[in-house]
Amino acid sequence: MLQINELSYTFDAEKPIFEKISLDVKVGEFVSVIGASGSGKSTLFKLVTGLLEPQQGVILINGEQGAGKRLGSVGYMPQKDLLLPWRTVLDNVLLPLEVTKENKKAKLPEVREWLARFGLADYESAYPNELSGGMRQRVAFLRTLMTGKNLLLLDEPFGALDSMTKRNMHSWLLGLWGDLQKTVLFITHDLEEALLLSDRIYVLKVDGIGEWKVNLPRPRSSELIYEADFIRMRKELEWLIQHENN
Ligand SMILES: Nc1ncnc2c1ncn2[C@@H]1O[C@H](COP(=O)(O)OP(=O)(O)OP(=O)(O)O)[C@@H](O)[C@H]1O
Repeated sequence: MLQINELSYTFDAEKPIFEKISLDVKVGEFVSVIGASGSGKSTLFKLVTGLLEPQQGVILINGEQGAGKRLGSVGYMPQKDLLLPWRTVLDNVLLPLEVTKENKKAKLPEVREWLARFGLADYESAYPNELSGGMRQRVAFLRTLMTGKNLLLLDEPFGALDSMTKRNMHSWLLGLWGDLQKTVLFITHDLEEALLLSDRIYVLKVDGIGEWKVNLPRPRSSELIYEADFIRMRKELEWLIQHENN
């Protein structure tokens, strides 16, 4: 679904952000990108979404190239939920349908079904300032889903949540994952989160990109983090990142 070949980008000729990196995301995969602060994760997302053009290399989404094509091909969710405070939960979720001038009324039953599955059925008339952090992120996620795009780019969506809420969000997302039928590229600093949620992890480094396969069967439970295999994988990944960054 997403293929990046030998992509290079620099803001400053002396210090390239990345040089000739390649990665791919297959239909239905959950793939994470982790890397130190400043390693270029957000720049990579801007390139994939079409906000920036590659200086070298190719980005293909469903085999198509070109920033215009990419802009319309992905659903993007930033770390900050960016909910519109003057709109109710329902009206925030319906926003993508308004932008594309779809028939909102016809979609309402489906949207309400999703609201229920996101634990938001009783909150459709609430305003964002009446919601907890976890609920706000679920609304923002649902809004991203309502773009109807099959490829979702999630930029540290749980990064601002406290650890308990974050854990609840992991359980919730793992429970939902099989039914979503989406493809996800996910940015995170959190190794545990990347291992728990992903099929594969890419590690962005100064001199390139490394790939890590997460051999954990699905469906997964958030309790996996206490298992010996998981702890061992986490240690290995941590070592890899620290070693590569030195
Ligand atoms: N518009 C810009 N002009 C010049 N330099 C930029 C610009 N945007 C980002 N950079 C630089 O490019 C590098 C990569 O930035 P980027 O935001 O992609 O990293 P990141 O991995 O997402 O970091 P973080 O995890 O802290 O958000 C940084 O050194 C940053 O200062």
